[in-house]
Amino acid sequence: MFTGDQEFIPQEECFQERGPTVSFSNLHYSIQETRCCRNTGLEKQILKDVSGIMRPGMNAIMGATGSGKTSLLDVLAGRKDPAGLRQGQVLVDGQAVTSELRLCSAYVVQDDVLMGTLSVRENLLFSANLRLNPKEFSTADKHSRVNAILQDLGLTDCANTKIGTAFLRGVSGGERKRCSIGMELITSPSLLFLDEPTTGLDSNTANSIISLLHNLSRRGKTVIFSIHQPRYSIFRLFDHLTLMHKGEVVYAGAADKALDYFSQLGYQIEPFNNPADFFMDVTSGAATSSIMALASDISKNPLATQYQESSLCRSVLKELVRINQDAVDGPKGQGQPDYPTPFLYQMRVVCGRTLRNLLRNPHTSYAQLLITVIFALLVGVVYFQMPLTLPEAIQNRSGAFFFLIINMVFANLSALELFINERVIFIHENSSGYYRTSVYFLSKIFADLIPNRLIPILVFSSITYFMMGLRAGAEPFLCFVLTMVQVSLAGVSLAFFISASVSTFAMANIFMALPLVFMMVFGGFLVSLNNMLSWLSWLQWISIFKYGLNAAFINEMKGQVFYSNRTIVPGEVFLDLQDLDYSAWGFWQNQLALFGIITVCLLLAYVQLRRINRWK
Ligand SMILES: Nc1ncnc2c1ncn2[C@@H]1O[C@H](COP(=O)(O)OP(=O)(O)OP(=O)(O)O)[C@@H](O)[C@H]1O
Repeated sequence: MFTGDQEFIPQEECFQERGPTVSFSNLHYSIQETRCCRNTGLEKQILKDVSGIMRPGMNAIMGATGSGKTSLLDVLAGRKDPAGLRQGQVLVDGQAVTSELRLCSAYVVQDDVLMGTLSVRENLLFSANLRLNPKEFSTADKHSRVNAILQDLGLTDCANTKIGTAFLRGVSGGERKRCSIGMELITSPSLLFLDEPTTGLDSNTANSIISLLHNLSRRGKTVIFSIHQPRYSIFRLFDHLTLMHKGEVVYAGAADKALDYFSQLGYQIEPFNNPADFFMDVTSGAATSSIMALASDISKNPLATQYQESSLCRSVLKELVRINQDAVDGPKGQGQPDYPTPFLYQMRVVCGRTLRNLLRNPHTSYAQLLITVIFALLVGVVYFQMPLTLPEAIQNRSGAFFFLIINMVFANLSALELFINERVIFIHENSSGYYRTSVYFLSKIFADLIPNRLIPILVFSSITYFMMGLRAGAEPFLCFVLTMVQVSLAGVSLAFFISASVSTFAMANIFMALPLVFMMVFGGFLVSLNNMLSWLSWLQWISIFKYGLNAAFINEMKGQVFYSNRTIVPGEVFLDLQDLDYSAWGFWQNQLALFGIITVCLLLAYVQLRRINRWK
């Protein structure tokens, strides 16, 4: 059997400063199984009685796919939903940590979460601006820290190259990954978590990433990462190895002693085989032991049982008892993170990035404006200088307004992508303490509303109003513009609400189409609201179309005169026929209702953004 103290002992002399020691004992983590979006009531255990100690240095978590590497990393980093933690605790330097650990450690996620339209330097500066306290770090300090990180990560040559998007070729995969790591190194964290930092990279790039982490660990940082099949040159840089199999630990100790441990269990590595591949063979059953019997009870994991009975495990547990006895409660957070930067400062930085992103990716804005102009000209030509003679005067105006209102609402479907496109980035940045949810929400709203919504509506209203020959005068024109703006904003805010509530564009389309169809049907144009089924009549009160049409009609008909065989017919006659209140309040109550819809939808969008599940 494996004997002796093979635990990894860090070489203190090569560390400049000591990172924290992460200890975890008896972790049991379960998730509720769901079927067809319903909780089945059954639980799936994904971590079973996992214990260990990770000290400053390179701490690798290895295992086959689905063995629980990422889950363990996430539990240690405080990123996994605490509701699933059935038992056990995680201590950092002997202090019980809450989810606040998320803010004082760094976590590099597997998928890069960088703004593709910004350069490497701009992304790093964004992180520096939001995560370094402006009272302690001047702008020059932040720039010099970014320069130092660019230098350290070997990113100087591509510092001004854009990260890249689906339409824009940017930096290479390795440079992206290094930039992701750099985003987290800005705060000089002493504890760094990385989820599979080498996945998707070629072996040389993977090597350079791990060498970089190794250098950081030699400067005193505690680096904890999950990794798949590392090559030997990578494996030999590990100080501590935790090998997982089906949610259990089958080895935790010094990486260079793992081979001895398994050889004492009767597993022999073939000459020239990579130890990391050999460990995978051992856990998967591809390698057989000459002395270990097959488990008679298949529910038992013989390797995990062996490990639990080993002196290695016993010494870890003994030390954990000592650490847990001295454990003290860590600082309790208020639930909300303490941001290093104030609200207005965050607004400035986040709005700046959103605006820059918009300017460098202007396709949506150009397309929106172009389509608006084409559509306005089309409507203007179709309803060019509408006559005042009856009956075509009323017929044309009814058709034109219906057409305009529908266009105002449906032309804004592009707003659906607002919170979907950057959902992953937002979750990562917000849960890492970059900025408040409200800052992100307001910056996105302003950056979308002004260039993509307000400017096109003003252009659209000006073209159509004068081409169609609607009621002359500054006041009716301004009221018409206001109506179009409010109708459009009501449609946009509904789209924002849906965009903040779902994670895919397809779902967003479905959820958007349904209320719009109902609102249109009950808008008063397609079905006479008086004859409607009474139990559905309440729908008219939330119809953007109804309020928009009413306001547009009142604005045009009130004070207008029509001609029928030399008879003068005032526009108010038609408003009376439709039972529309054309007093000043009658007009403004429609505007108020539209404003109410906008406010409620925006509030709901904000609430939904706050409710997005940040746990992994
Ligand atoms: N939130 C979750 N919901 C459902 N299942 C989950 C969740 N988190 C983890 N699991 C399950 O737990 C098991 C372990 O997952 P985990 O991602 O930790 O494995 P892994 O070793 O990191 O795998 P991989 O290398 O493929 O990423 C898997 O079977 C996974 O499906």
